[in-house]
Amino acid sequence: MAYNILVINPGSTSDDIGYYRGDKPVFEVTVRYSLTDLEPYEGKNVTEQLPLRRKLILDYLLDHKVPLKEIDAVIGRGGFIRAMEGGVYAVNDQMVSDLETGRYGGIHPSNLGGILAKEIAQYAGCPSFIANPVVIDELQPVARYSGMPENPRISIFHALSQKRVARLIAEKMGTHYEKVNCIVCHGGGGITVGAHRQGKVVDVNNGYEGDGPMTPQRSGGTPNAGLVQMCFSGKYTLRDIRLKLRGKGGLVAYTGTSDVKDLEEFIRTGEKRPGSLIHCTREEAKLAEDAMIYQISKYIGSMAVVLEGKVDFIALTGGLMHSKIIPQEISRYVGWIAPMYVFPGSEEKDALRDAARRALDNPKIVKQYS
Ligand SMILES: Nc1ncnc2c1ncn2[C@@H]1O[C@H](COP(=O)(O)OP(=O)(O)O)[C@@H](O)[C@H]1O
Ligand SMILES: CCCC(=O)OP(=O)(O)O
Repeated sequence: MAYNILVINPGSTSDDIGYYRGDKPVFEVTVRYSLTDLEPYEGKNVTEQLPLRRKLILDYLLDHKVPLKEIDAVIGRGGFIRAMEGGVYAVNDQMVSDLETGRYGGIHPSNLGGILAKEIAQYAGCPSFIANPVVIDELQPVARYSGMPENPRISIFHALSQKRVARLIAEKMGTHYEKVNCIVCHGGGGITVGAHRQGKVVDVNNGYEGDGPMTPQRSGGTPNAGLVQMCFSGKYTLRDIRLKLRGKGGLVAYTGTSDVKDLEEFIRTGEKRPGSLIHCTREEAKLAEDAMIYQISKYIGSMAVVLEGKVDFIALTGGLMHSKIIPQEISRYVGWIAPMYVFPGSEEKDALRDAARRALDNPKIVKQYS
């Protein structure tokens, strides 16, 4: 059956939204937010951003003359809720409360996906869902060890994107996601690299405030001793340190910007566009980007070890893979491990739309959150 489905995918630096009548997209947009747009929300609960992100969606629906009452389902990207297995979940009050309070350790914009889906579905009088939220946990036992029992490694990653892309490639290869071993890197505001063994993500970095490569706006893993010293130096508040981990760490700390397109234009031409936030030289900008690529590649290499060298393919996805430099350079480092496929941007909207269709077709697959 042809359903009318609204898809809401909030990211740390963008909102991806789409409305579909059957297979036909009525609109599909990615709205990017600059550092300046998001500055007023720094260090605050992500729910402060609800009015900004809600207005964007309602304006698009209005501009495209979509009557709310025709919507059959609203589906959002799921954020920080209790760690769970993959699948489609109905958004209920318990989930909204967990997303709003960040009780499960995170106040990432993806939390807004479920909250906005429920709100808009209530106006429309239809069901709301989330699918494959960032907290899916399929880590193998050895991957949980950090060396500090009180501080285990945990699974927080671009589950929806990584699984979608891996599934698409496996199908193109004439096989199934559940039958392949692969490494998937999603590069956006956060960067995660997962080892997928026959349909399970058995190891992955925690791309929120955990470990892994530095990103356009996150530090990734840092040297322990230096970080502990900074924390107890009296120079920084808890908020300052958290902002260094997420929001103001990584490329933006070295160069002044997390806009990699802008940064690459500067590296290429030596010219800063009017209003650019870049505060470094061209050489420093290039070295910082090279370092991020080097760290991503090292992480991909380590996941090949997790899979004991049995890697059917490597996949790169996310906004960063639009770059003319990043996928090419990663391929230079790790292309020898396995064939590499690049899916620039996000497959997440399609993944969400298809999940909502499956849920409407077969309500039995919809899981209940508690
Ligand atoms: N054409 C491009 N070239 C290089 N980097 C790009 C390009 N387009 C987007 N990016 C970068 O991708 C990152 C955002 O990726 P995205 O997946 O949209 O992030 P998120 O979903 O985390 O908000 C930003 O650093 C942005 O500058
Ligand atoms: C790793 C959690 C999800 C995440 O970081 O998403 P963004 O890259 O969109 O911030």
